[in-house]
Amino acid sequence: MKKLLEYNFPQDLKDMTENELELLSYEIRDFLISNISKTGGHLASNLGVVELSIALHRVFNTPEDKLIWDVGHQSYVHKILTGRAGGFDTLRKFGGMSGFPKVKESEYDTFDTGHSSTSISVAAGMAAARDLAGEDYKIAAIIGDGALTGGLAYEAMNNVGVSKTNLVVILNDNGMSIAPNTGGVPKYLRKLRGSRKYTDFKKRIKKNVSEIPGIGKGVVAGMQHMRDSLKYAVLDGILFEELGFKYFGPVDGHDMEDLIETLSMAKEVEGPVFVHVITKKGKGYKSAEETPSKYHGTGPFDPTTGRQHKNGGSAPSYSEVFGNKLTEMAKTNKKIVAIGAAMLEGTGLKGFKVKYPARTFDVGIAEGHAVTFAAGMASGGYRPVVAIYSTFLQRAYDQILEDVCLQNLPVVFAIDRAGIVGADGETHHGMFDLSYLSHMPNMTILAPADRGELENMLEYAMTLSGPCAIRYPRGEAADLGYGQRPIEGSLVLEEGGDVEIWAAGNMLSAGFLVQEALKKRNVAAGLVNARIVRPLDQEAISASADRTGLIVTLEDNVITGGFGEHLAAAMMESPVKVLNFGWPDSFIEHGSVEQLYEKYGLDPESIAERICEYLEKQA
Ligand SMILES: Cc1ncc(C[n+]2csc(CCOP(=O)(O)OP(=O)(O)O)c2C)c(N)n1
Ligand SMILES: CC(=O)[C@@H](O)[C@H](O)COP(=O)(O)O
Ligand SMILES: [Mg+2]
Repeated sequence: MKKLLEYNFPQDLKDMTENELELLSYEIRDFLISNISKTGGHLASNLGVVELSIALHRVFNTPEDKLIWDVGHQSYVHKILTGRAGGFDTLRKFGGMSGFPKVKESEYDTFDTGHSSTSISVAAGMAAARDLAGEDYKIAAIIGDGALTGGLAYEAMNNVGVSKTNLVVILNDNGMSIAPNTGGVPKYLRKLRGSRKYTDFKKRIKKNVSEIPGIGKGVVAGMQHMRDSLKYAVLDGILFEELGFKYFGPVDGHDMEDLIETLSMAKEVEGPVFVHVITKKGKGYKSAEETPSKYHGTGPFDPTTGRQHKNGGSAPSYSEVFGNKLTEMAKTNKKIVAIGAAMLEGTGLKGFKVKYPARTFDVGIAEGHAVTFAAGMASGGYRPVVAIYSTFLQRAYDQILEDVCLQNLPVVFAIDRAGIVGADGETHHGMFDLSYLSHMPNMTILAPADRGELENMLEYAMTLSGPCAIRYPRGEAADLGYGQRPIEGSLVLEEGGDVEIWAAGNMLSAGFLVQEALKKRNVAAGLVNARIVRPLDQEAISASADRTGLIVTLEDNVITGGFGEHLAAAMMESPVKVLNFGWPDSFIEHGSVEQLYEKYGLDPESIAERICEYLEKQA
């Protein structure tokens, strides 16, 4: 058997026997475990789609035929099968291979993904483009059962189901989102999974046609006819059929023969097809099979024991600080409820759910719904706290504006992963929230500089009668000792003579270092913890301007529309100069947070340098 790097994928898949494909699946699993144990990455989802990815590349003629991976965290096997096995030692590293599909990385990656539930819409659009151009290549969207809890998928099916377009939707149903899937659709899928009758029936047909070599169109048509005439005897009113798709399944996603046969059939059917594939998340690696959530996204681990290496020190993460504080507050404030969108663990709400299951609402991958649901609960007299990653909250822009802010409802937004997140890269950096929230009337925006401040801000948010967003970064919470003070405007830590640095949230830690570096260069630099990003603390900003004539802003957000730009606009009529430091107006690639700060000149030394250059020019 050849080594993975020696194959000419995907072409070599076409001639391999089923036995060889089977062996290949073992080799791929070994490769994934060995590599991801070193680099970290999305292990469990990829282990689950090994056979499915092989079968897809065997049956479809990529890159002419198009595969669209929903979310894209499960595209590692696809990467291996499209000539990128050699890139795995750089997976998710600065300058290395992305953990998601990237058009610029390979002609086999047809669309950049990272946010959930987009694949059917993308596939529908591609199919419309293909049809209009009079072409006839195949298009398949591969969507997980978690991603299928997202509303966009239904908007797409509603649209596609009535069309006659040729399009294959493949549901990779492993019963899991990051955590076990919740809601009515997953419950319905469980019911379909439970019905083995169809599969058994299909096995019988297969036996009858087993003498016929290959899967010719006539056979497909015959099988389709049998499928059509018997489907309702198997299950009444299959949702996807009612929406206008031809439903095939459930199919065992680890049975190569079954998969290849079903996909070959589905590919030839006229009109939209829905193939329901059952897989096991973490398949083939005991630890990941037993605890798939733990290996959904993992850091480096010991492949023999499965033990994950400890990442960082012993300080709690911001998510943990948030979750613990909210749980504590909920004890006395019975109106507090927690709302999450399939990310209870990531946002630190797991403990809250254990303590207050009836007051915890996990709505699935449905950020827009989560926000309007919160608006409804606030209208009903509750104090909803919606915890969502900054990048995913982008989905709910209109709901925040129209359903929450317009009515000035007291919804608290706990915005996790705000700022640069590192290895997940451009689809996941939370660098836009200050910009998309700052222009919303009635919204208060808070940015804690450390763990104590996050706790105080949560208390403070509950005293407000309108919406409030608290944004904090991924990872360990700093402990700067600023949590002891009540939240009343900004906090001047030291007045400056030449310049005052206004730092928002986590950038305060960098602010200290910039201040120190400036002082070493004989620049009298002051430092202010901005704390409340919106509304701006006008009085304190004016005082700062009067003292120095130069204000420097630091934020872990894109400069455009962010804290600094708003501050500069507010001081437009004053002679003060304002220098803004934040992310440039572009998408930021993946890499460690430190590497990215350095590359974009946001490390303390570079910032100090640029301030000195500016002061020299003014002198
Ligand atoms: C809009 C959006 N919200 C949340 C996420 C975070 N997220 C990434 S993968 C995932 C679970 C997806 O489950 P599923 O589609 O079933 O794939 P599986 O991991 O089970 O293979 C979630 C919630 C996301 N990527 N996009
Ligand atoms: C694929 C995806 O969107 C999530 O799995 C994400 O990678 C989680 O990120 P955290 O590790 O920051 O929770
Ligand atoms: Mg799933």
